[in-house]
This record gives sequence, C-alpha cells and structure tokens, in this order.
Amino acid sequence: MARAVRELLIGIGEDPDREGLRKTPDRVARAYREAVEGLGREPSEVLTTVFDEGHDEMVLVRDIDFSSLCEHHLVVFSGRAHVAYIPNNRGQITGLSKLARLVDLYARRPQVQERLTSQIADALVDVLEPRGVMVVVEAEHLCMSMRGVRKPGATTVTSAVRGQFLSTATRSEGMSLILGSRR
Ligand SMILES: Nc1nc2c(ncn2[C@@H]2O[C@H](COP(=O)(O)OP(=O)(O)OP(=O)(O)O)[C@@H](O)[C@H]2O)c(=O)[nH]1
Ligand SMILES: [Zn+2]
Repeated sequence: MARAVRELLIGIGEDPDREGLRKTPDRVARAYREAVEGLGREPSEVLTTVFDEGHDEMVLVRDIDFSSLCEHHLVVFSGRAHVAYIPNNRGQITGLSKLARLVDLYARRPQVQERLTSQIADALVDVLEPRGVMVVVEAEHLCMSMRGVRKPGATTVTSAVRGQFLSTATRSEGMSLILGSRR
C-alpha cells in the first residue's frame, strides 16, 4: 500500500521525497488498514452475548455514528445507523453495544450504502433469529460533496426491513421511533 501511495504522489505531480511527504505513504497505508479492519470478520464474532431476558418487544439503538469507504472512489461516506429488532419467541436479546459493533464490522470495508444496510439486517436475522429487523442508514458521501457533482449536505437514506417490520404498523412504529432522534 505504501508503495502504491508513493506512486500516487508521483502521479499527482508531487515529490514523495520532500520533507512533508516522506512519511505519508506509511501513514496512508496505516489509515487505510484501519478503515478496512472489518474485512474478513464475521458477525458471529461480535453478536456473542445473548441474554434470555424474555423481552419480546422492539429494541432500537439509534444514532450509531459510523464512517465507511465508498468502494467506487475510496473516499469516506459517513453518518448514522439506526438498528431495531424484535426478539424471537424465546425473548433472546443481545448486548446493545453489539449492534454498534456490527455496524462497524460492515462499515469498515469498501462499501456501498445499500449493501452496508442490508448486510447489517441479514446478519441480525442469521445470528439472533429475531421476529423482525429494521435498519436505517443516513449518510453523506464525500464523493458527492468534495468532488464530482459537488452537493455538500445531500444525505442518502437507505433502509432494510425484515420479518415483522414488513407490516405497515410495525414499520411505521419503528420509523417514528427513529425519526424521534432528529435534533
Ligand atoms: N448506489 C450507490 N451509489 C454510490 C454509492 N457511493 C457512491 N455511489 C455512486 O457511484 C457512482 C459511480 O459512478 P461513475 O459514473 O462510475 O463514477 P464517476 O464518473 O466518478 O461519477 P460521478 O460521481 O457522478 O462523478 C456515482 O454516481 C456515485 O454517486 C453508494 O453507496 N450507493
Ligand atoms: Zn464514491
């Protein structure tokens, strides 16, 4: 990666050996390694703690900050994820922090927002076997604000809905709880 960044610097007409840039290839390599540290990790690694709490109503963690890498331009898209599920009949729930860890696991890799959203939902379905899942992701894409079409402030909203959340009443209950987070 560091070699590639050195080439990139040459490509943009810079001198990679000048003082300010000498350490840049290594720094950028470390930064990218951190940005993709979710690659190769499995949701079962983070959704480890399951409690038999007998709670069978909706659980929602909203406003989970994340940043990810747009796989088309390798620049950041970032925003907030809202993750809701309805536990299964055994009332099995997971640790709240695990939902945020799951968001990071899928955000920390080259992504498109739609896939990020559905991967979070599908992982919860697979591991927790809940009666329903709803994931809403709101993000701003730097590839749309700093370059290209240059529309800073444009927000992309995606959702993935599974199981009981497909019913109109449950979906709108979930949505209104999520929208309640707007400041
Ligand atoms: N659906 C979707 N599109 C994305 C996402 N991130 C970036 N894109 C889009 O991917 C597209 C790539 O389009 P291309 O025409 O191949 O690339 P480009 O010439 O750089 O496109 P512009 O951004 O329009 O300048 C752009 O329209 C981006 O806005 C994402 O998460 N989901
Ligand atoms: Zn992009």
